[in-house]
Amino acid sequence: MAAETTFKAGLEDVVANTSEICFVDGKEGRLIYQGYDIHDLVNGGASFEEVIFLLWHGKLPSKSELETFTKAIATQRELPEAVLNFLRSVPKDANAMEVLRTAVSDLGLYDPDNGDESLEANIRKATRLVAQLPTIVTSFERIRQGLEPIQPDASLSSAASFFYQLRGEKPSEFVERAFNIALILHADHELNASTFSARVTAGTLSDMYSAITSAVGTLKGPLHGGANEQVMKMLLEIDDESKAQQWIADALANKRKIMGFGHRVYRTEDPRATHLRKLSKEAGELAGQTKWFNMSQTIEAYVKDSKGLNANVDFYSASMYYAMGIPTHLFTPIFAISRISGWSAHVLEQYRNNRLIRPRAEYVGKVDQKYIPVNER
Ligand SMILES: CC(=O)SCCNC(=O)CCNC(=O)[C@H](O)C(C)(C)COP(=O)(O)OP(=O)(O)OC[C@H]1O[C@@H](n2cnc3c(N)ncnc32)[C@H](O)[C@@H]1OP(=O)(O)O
Ligand SMILES: O=C([O-])CC(=O)C(=O)O
Repeated sequence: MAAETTFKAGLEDVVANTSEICFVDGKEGRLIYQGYDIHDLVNGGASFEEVIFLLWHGKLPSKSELETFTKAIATQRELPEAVLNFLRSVPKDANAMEVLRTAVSDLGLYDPDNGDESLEANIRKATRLVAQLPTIVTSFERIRQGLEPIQPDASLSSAASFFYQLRGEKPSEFVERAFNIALILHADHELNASTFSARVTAGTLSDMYSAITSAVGTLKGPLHGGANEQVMKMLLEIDDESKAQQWIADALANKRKIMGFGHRVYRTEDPRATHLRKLSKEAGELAGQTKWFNMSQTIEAYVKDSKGLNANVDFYSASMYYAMGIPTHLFTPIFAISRISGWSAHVLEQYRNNRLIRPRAEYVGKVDQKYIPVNER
């Protein structure tokens, strides 16, 4: 059938909506949240909470606005008992992203604002999601290890709270600072696949929890957020820096993709990788475990040289999280506990300026088939 518009595989470079939230400059390698360069946010010492406020409201919070917002997150981390019971009922070897996806959906059933679609109610829902996603991830991790979930401590930042809820101990100053930066760097990225998925769901005027459930399912895939876990699996499989180059050469010869490299939009260095490379090195040195960073550098140089591909956000986050002692299967859920900020910003924007998202497919199937009743076939 004649196409009415031009088909672009994977919607490459197709502009699907306007947005004020985030600008990805693929040519120059810049990432801007609401007009602020991520380098300035990171180097200026912004908190993750401050960046969430910025993404949602389009302006930096005043001191008192930030205090109120940080408190709203910190005091709402506890999960409803029913959701904790759900986590206790899940198979212990379940995939952590599948558990997160199902638990987010479950959580929506208990939200006190369920059914209220006002802007204020949706901001309250988004605040609870930001507060409670880390509790889902850390509680399930403890439950699967036969441990009890930890009561959240409202005096802790989002970055510190993640480690406290996971291990019952506050992280070092370095780990809190580096993790806060990682949360900022992963917060938003324009119309990436999971955010698009959230916007498609919100575009039908479905609710916030449905949109976020769609997004979590989309983030899980190894071509998107799931790549950070695959990077670590690759490093562990190679295990020896002296074997890294040959391993990558063989993988490329077999037409395999090297996880943590390449990007749909960036044609130069992913600006997030610039920070994560540095933090991975520091985290490795502090943990007395420089092997994974060194191996990552060898791989990066070889992939750049042989394929011209740059490391993306998922490459150095893997060795950084590993050096912080975080289990590999939590890397993608950690991506989600940051990206919930961007997903919800986009859902709010979609509601503000909604039109159903419904593209076309170019029909390439059969035509003019003649129906023959079943008894005559
Ligand atoms: C948070 C994020 O989502 S960041 C991305 C995380 N994903 C990954 O790291 C997975 C590995 N990377 C990839 O699969 C891709 O680069 C993607 C999915 C990120 C982008 O994909 P696309 O824009 O569709 O590019 P596509 O897959 O068509 O690649 C274009 C060419 O580069 C090659 N290429 C792209 N990425 C890689 C890679 N990581 N390793 C090897 N070759 C690659 C492809 O094989 C293809 O080569 P060809 O033209 O000779 O067939
Ligand atoms: O923008 C993309 O396609 C993927 C990405 O880097 C992200 O979601 O952070």
